[in-house]
Amino acid sequence: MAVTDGAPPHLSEPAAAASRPASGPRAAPARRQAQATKRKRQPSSEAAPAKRRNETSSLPAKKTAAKETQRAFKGKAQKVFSRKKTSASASERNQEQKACVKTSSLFKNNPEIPELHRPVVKQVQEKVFSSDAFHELDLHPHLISTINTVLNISNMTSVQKQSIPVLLEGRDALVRSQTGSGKTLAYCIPVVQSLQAMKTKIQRGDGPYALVLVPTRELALQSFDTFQKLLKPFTWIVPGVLMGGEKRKSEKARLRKGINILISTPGRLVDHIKSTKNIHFNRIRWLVLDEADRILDLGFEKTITVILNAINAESQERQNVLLSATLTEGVTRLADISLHNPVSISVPDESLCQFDLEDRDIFEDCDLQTSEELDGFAIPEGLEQYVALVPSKLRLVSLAAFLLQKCQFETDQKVIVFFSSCELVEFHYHLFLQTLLSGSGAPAPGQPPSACTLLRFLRLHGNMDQEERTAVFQEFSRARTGVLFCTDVAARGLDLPQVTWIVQYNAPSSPAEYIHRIGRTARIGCHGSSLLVLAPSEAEYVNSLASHKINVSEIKMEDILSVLTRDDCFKGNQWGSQKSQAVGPQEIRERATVLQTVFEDYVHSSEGTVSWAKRALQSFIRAYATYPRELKHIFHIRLLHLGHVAKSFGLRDAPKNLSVSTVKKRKASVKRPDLRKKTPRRRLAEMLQSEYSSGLEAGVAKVKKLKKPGAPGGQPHSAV
Ligand SMILES: Nc1ncnc2c1ncn2[C@@H]1O[C@H](COP(=O)(O)OP(=O)(O)OP(=O)(O)O)[C@@H](O)[C@H]1O
Repeated sequence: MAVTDGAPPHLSEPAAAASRPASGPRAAPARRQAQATKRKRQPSSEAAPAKRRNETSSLPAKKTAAKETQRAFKGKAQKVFSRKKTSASASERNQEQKACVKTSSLFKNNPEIPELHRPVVKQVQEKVFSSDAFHELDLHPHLISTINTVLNISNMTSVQKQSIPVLLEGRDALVRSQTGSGKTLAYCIPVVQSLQAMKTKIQRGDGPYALVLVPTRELALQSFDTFQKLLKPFTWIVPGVLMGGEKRKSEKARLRKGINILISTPGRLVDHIKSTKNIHFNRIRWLVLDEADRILDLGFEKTITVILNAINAESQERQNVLLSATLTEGVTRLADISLHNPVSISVPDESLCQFDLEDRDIFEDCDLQTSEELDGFAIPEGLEQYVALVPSKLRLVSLAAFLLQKCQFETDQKVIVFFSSCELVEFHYHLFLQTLLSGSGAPAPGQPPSACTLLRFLRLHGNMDQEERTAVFQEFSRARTGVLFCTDVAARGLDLPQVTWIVQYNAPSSPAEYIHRIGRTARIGCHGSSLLVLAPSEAEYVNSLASHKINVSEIKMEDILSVLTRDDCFKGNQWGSQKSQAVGPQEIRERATVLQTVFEDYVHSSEGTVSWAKRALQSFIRAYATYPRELKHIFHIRLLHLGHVAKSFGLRDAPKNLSVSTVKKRKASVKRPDLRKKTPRRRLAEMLQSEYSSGLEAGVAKVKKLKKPGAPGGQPHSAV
C-alpha cells in the first residue's frame, strides 16, 4: 500500500554537518532530498499502486495531514486533538508557505484505538525484607562477615529467611518468590556453608560437590560471581562456570584442574557429559535448578533427564533445590523427578497476612501445587505497569519517541526493550543507531544538546558471539543510563542494577514471561516501571493479564509522541529556528511524520537496507505465528495488516512477495516433516532453545563467524 508522498522534509542542518558521517536526523536532509529526487525519477519497485498513490499525492502535504487529523484519532483522542486545532491550523498555513514537507500517511486509515475497559484486580504482593539478620543464623562467622562486608547486606529477605534454615537442615526444596527478592543468595549461602563445613576438607581435584543449572550464560556468570564473593574466606573451594560460547578445550582443561561448585547451562553440561572424560559426579551433594520452569519451557526436559541420570549413576546422597518466581505446571513434573520429600517455600501474599503466615507458607510434604494455581504471580510493590495501544504504522515512531523522552528529558534512565527475535533486536538497534545518533556524538553547532547525542544503545541476544554478549552484559550492568535492546535471553534472573523502565515492544508469549521481563526492574524493594506496547487488535491481552492478577494502566500514544515537539531535530521546517509556540496535535503528527521519514529514508537508501528491513519484518511475522494456542485469538497473523506492519519497519510498502498466506505456505512447504506437526508452543521452544544453546551447534558456530549479523546488508539470522 502507498504510504508516502510529496517532497522530502527540510530539517535545519548546519553547514558543519556536511563533514559528519551521513547519519542522524540532522545529517539526513541532504541525503533525503537527493534520494527523494532520485525516487521521483526512478519509481521504486516497492511503489504503491498508481490509484492509491494519486489519492494522496494530488493533495498538498499539509492538506493531507490536515485531512488526516479528522480521521486519525477517534473517540477520546479526537476530542483532545480538536481543542487546539485553531492555533495549530494557523501555524500550519504559515509553515505551508515556507516548506513543502513530505508527508507520510502515518496517521491515515489506522484502526480505531478501543477504550480499555481493564478490570482492576488485586495484585499479589510479597514483603521483600524480613527483620531478621544473617548473624542470627548458624553460619560460619567468616561467611557472615563476608555477607556483611563484601555484599554489604545485613538483613535477610523473606525468601532467604524461609529457605536458608530449611536447606541447612538438609531438606530438598521448591522455592518461589517474586523477581528480585534474593533467591540467588537463598541457595548460594547454604551451599557455601555446608561445603566449607565438610569434615574432610574439599580438594580442588575432587571435582564438583555442587551443580547449579541455569537457563542462560549471563545468569551462569551472575551466579558464578555471587559464589566467588561468598567463597572469599574459603579459598580451597573452587567455583567454575561452563556456558557455551567458550572453547570446549579450555573448559575441559578447567574441569581437569577441578571445579567444586559447577555452574552451567544444561545444553553445555550435557555436551561435556557426552564428550569429556574428566567430568565426575561421585561427590555431588547439591543440585540446584534456578529458573526451573524456564529450563523446562525451553524443551530441556530430555537434557535434564540426561543430567539427572548421569548424577544418579554416581551419587544418590544429595540435596535438590528448584527455584523460580513463577512455578508453573512444568516445574511440578521436574519436581517429581528430581526432588525427594521436598519442602515448598513461597513468600505469602501480604494482603492475606492478617495473622502470621510465615509458617503456613512452608508446606511440608506438599503436593507441589503451583503458585499460579494458588494465587497468581507476585508483582514487586514498587513496580508501575503501563500499556499503550499503538496502531502498527505508529509503532516505530512511538518506540523512538518513548526512548527519546527517557534519554533526553529525564535523568538517569536505564531502559530495557524486549523484542521477540534476534533479528528484531538487530534491526531496531542498527536502525536507531544509524538514524537517531548524531555522527559526531556532539550537538551540532547552534543546536541545543539533544537526544541524538545522549542516546546510548546496546543489544543482547543469542546470536551474538559470547565475548560480545559478556561485554554488553557487563557494560549495561555498570552503566548508569542507556537502552538495552534484547530478546528473552535477558528476561530471566539477570540482576542489572538500577533499571528504571522495561519496554515490551513485542508482547511476551506467556504471563510468566511477562512477569520475568518486568522483573528486571523494581528489584529488591526499588521502584521501576514497565510499558507493554500492544496493537489495538491486541487490547484483549490486558484481560488475559488481569486473569493472572496483573494490573496495567494505560498511557496514551499521543502522550508518548508529544515529546517530539520538545526537540527541534524533528521539526519539519528548516526556517523555524525557534521552538514552536503552538504545540498541538498537528505539530505532533508532523514531527512523528518527520521521524518516520528519517527511518524510511534510511531503510530505502539502498537495496541492501530494504531487504534487511524485509527480513526483519519476516522475522516478526514468524515470531508472531508462534504465540501459544490460548493466545491465538489475540495474536494471530490473520489479524495483522501487513502494509501497516511494514511501515513499522521503515518500509513504504508491504513487500509484494510477503503476505500472511505466503508466509503460511512457505512454512508448510519447509521440508521438515517433524516440525509440521508441531504446536506453536513447541516451535517456540525450539526457536528459544537455539537461543539458549550450548554454543556448539553448527548453526551457531556459523553465525559466530559473521562479523555483524543482522547489520544492514549483513547476513540474515537463522533463528530467534
Ligand atoms: N538480604 C538482602 N539484602 C539486600 N539486598 C539483597 C539481599 N539479598 C539479595 N540482595 C540483592 O538483591 C538483588 C536481587 O537478588 P536476586 O538476583 O537473587 O533475585 P531473584 O529473586 O533471584 O530474582 P529473579 O527472580 O529475577 O531471578 C541482588 O542485587 C542481590 O545482591
